[in-house]
Amino acid sequence: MKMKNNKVALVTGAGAGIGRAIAMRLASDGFDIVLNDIGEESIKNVASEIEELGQKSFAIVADISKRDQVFSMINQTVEHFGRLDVMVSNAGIVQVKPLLEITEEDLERIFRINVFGTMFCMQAAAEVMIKQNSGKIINASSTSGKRGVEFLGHYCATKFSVIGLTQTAAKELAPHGITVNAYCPGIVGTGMWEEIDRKMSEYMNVPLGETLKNKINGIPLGRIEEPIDVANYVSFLASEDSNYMTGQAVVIDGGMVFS
Ligand SMILES: NC(=O)C1=CN([C@@H]2O[C@H](COP(=O)(O)OP(=O)(O)OC[C@H]3O[C@@H](n4cnc5c(N)ncnc54)[C@H](O)[C@@H]3O)[C@@H](O)[C@H]2O)C=CC1
Ligand SMILES: CC(=O)C(C)=O
Repeated sequence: MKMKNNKVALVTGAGAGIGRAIAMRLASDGFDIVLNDIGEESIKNVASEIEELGQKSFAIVADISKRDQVFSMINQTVEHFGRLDVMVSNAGIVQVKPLLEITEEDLERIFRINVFGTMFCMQAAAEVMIKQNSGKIINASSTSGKRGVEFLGHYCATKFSVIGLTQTAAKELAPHGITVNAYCPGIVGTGMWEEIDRKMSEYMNVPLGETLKNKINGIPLGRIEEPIDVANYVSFLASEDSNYMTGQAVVIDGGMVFS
């Protein structure tokens, strides 16, 4: 039976895909949930589902690439719930492009969201958690943060960066009772992979679905990763069972990448 734990978790990019699954899983674990995304409708829907589970929810539209919006989001969270125990910096974007075609604007856009956004979320959450002398920060990296992937050069660079930020924050924030870890999914069946498959089919001149099918064929556990596979691991990171773990970036990918 689910037990309320009187703790509050904030999940960015919670309107779809992995973020939605994390929000639902943490609600099942007894957390009250702050849902963030750039569009209102998606997080309102997830908020209703969370209320059906008997947990409180609070939806905040904010663009994580904007520092002032992130700090305002954290202030609103503390005003609403009085605390912040778990910060899941999940929101991110991908772009498929060969290295030689990546423009300055492409680099700026992807780094603004995936790296600057993660940094702002960590900074704003840490300010609150330092006052509480406790907290858990959980960042989205990827198997693309562990090794390079063709046509995903700038995306990979952002996900390597997230691991660097995670390790540094783990060391700086440990004296304040705050742990900082990352999760590294593989090939997850979300809108992000629909986009990758579509773009790869254009660049490689292969039928739609072919890239994804080939990737799935290479997964030792023999199936695509579901958002809940990631959420189950984030549930552990958000729980007291992970209290002695910090600075880690663990791969959950069905056995493709060992690190
Ligand atoms: N799908 C996959 O195979 C993998 C995904 N990841 C990472 O997991 C995270 C979630 O990925 P998915 O759920 O697959 O993506 P998705 O594209 O399905 O969902 C991402 C969500 O983030 C939101 N978002 C985008 N930009 C935002 C911004 N500036 N501010 C706030 N919200 C924003 C979107 O509106 C969307 O609801 C990302 O960081 C991604 O890089 C990592 C490894 C594999
Ligand atoms: C989307 C992603 O993180 C990949 C392809 O590794």
